[in-house]
Amino acid sequence: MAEAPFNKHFPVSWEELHRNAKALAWRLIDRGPWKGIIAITRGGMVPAAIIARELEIRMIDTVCVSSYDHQQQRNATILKGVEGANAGDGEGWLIIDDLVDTGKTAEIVRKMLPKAHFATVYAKPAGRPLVDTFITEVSQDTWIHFPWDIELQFSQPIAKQRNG
Ligand SMILES: O=P(O)(O)OC[C@H]1O[C@H](OP(=O)(O)OP(=O)(O)O)[C@H](O)[C@@H]1O
Ligand code: HPA
Ligand SMILES: [Mg+2]
Repeated sequence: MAEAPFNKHFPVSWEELHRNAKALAWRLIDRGPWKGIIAITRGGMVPAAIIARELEIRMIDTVCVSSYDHQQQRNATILKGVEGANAGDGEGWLIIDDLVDTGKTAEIVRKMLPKAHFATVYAKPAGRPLVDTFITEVSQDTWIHFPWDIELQFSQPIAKQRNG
C-alpha cells in the first residue's frame, strides 16, 4: 500500500495518554455495565488497562491484529480472535484500541463482534465513523507518536525546522 503523507507529528506523553484514557473511561461508565474488554493488540492494551482499572473490569481478552510497519500500512493480519472470552456477537462488550486511522483494523474487528461498543482514545476522520466513542480527533495527515514508541531527544528550534 502507498505510504500516507504524514505532514504533522503529534507526540503524546504518558501523562496525556493517562488523562485521555481516563476521560474515555468517564464517557464509558454510564453506558455500561460491561461484560468485559477486548483490547486490540498491541496499542489498545495500554488504554484498555487504564479503562479496566477505572471501570473495575477484570475480564479482559485480546484480538491480535497487525497492520503497520511503523508508518507503512500493510494488509491487516489477524493473529488471534476472541474465542477465549466467549463474547458471542459482542453485545455488552467493550473493544478498546489506541486509535482509528484508516478504519481498516476497526472494520475487521467489528465484523468479529458486530454488537460490541468500539472505543478509542484518538480518531482520524477516515476511521471516525467506525468508532462509537473517542476522545480526541487529529487530522488524517497527522502521525500520533505514542509514549511507548518515542524517547526524549534534542528538538530543532522552530526557525530551523521552517527554513529546512
Ligand atoms: O485504522 P487503521 O488504519 O487500521 O490503523 C489503526 C491501527 O493501527 C495501529 O496498530 P498497528 O497495526 O500499527 O499495531 P500495533 O498496535 O501493534 O502497533 C493502531 O494501534 C490501530 O490498531
Ligand atoms: O498515527 C498513528 N500513530 C501510531 N500508530 C498508528 N497506526 C496507524 N496510524 C497511527
Ligand atoms: Mg494497533
